[in-house]
Amino acid sequence: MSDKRKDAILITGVGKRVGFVLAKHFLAVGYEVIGTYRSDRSQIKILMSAGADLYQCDFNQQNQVDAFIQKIIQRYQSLRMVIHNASAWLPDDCEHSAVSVLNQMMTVHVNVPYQMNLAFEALLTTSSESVGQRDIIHISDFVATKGSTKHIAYAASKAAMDNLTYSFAAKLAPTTKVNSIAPALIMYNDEDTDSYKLKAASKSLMGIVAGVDELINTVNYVMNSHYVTGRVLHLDGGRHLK
Ligand SMILES: NC(=O)C1=CN([C@@H]2O[C@H](COP(=O)(O)OP(=O)(O)OC[C@H]3O[C@@H](n4cnc5c(N)ncnc54)[C@H](OP(=O)(O)O)[C@@H]3O)[C@@H](O)[C@H]2O)C=CC1
Ligand SMILES: Nc1nc2c(c(=O)[nH]1)N=C([C@H](O)[C@@H](O)CO)CN2
Repeated sequence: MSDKRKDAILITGVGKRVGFVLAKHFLAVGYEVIGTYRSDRSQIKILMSAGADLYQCDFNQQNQVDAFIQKIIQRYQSLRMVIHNASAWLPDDCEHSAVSVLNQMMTVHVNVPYQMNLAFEALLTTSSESVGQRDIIHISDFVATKGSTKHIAYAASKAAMDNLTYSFAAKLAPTTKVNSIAPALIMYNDEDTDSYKLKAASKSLMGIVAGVDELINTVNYVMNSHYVTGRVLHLDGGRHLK
């Protein structure tokens, strides 16, 4: 009898902010949670104490990605869902060279999700689950559809991430649904000034910051659907109409 664990939810980038809140939520409602993190911080200890199975993994280090994937395949018989949340919001004028910025953006938003989706296909489709009972969710971004003048590489990589949604939705149907959730503004950063916050919120028709609960509600909607797949679900407060 296999002693492998079953039906966990794998979330990447759980060390802070959205990923941390997502991991806490799914632990609180009773799921086993697997998480990746890059930097060690107090949130990691909080999640571990709550029972999360966490792995330190810098997606820019391929050997660490390879090791993580092998550990999950060895330890888990099946997965309920994979949420590709890990991300770096690098501006084009940061300290890195252009080639490094684009490589880092494509690595974290496309290369590693691609590798994980292929490697974990069997874990997502092991049992004879009925239609649509498994999910892959790519956390994308509104700017994937309109571009960005200051985060060109970031936006392009998120657009490529949405294309992963289309391909893997066709490849993994009907057991596994694959969707993107594309927010515009979920939560501010600590360094955001009041004027920035006002400007950012005013870019949408709703004029507010969405909050992580909006994203959790959308993840739950996708999990409960037997039919929605291959789609980008926009959480942008009507920004596309402003
Ligand atoms: N916040 C917002 O308003 C919006 C967010 N989004 C998307 O939502 C998701 C969550 O956003 P948010 O919580 O703000 O993101 P953050 O940038 O605050 O956190 C991203 C997480 O990903 C991890 N990460 C970054 N690079 C790597 C890497 N190379 N290897 C492994 N892990 C890495 C970070 O680790 P570390 O702790 O080491 O930094 C961090 O834990 C992201 O995909 C983001 O693009 C989209 C639109 C708006
Ligand atoms: N990985 C991240 N991606 C994004 C972040 C972030 O903090 N980390 N923040 C945003 C902004 O909220 C932007 O949507 C509005 O200014 C976008 N992506």
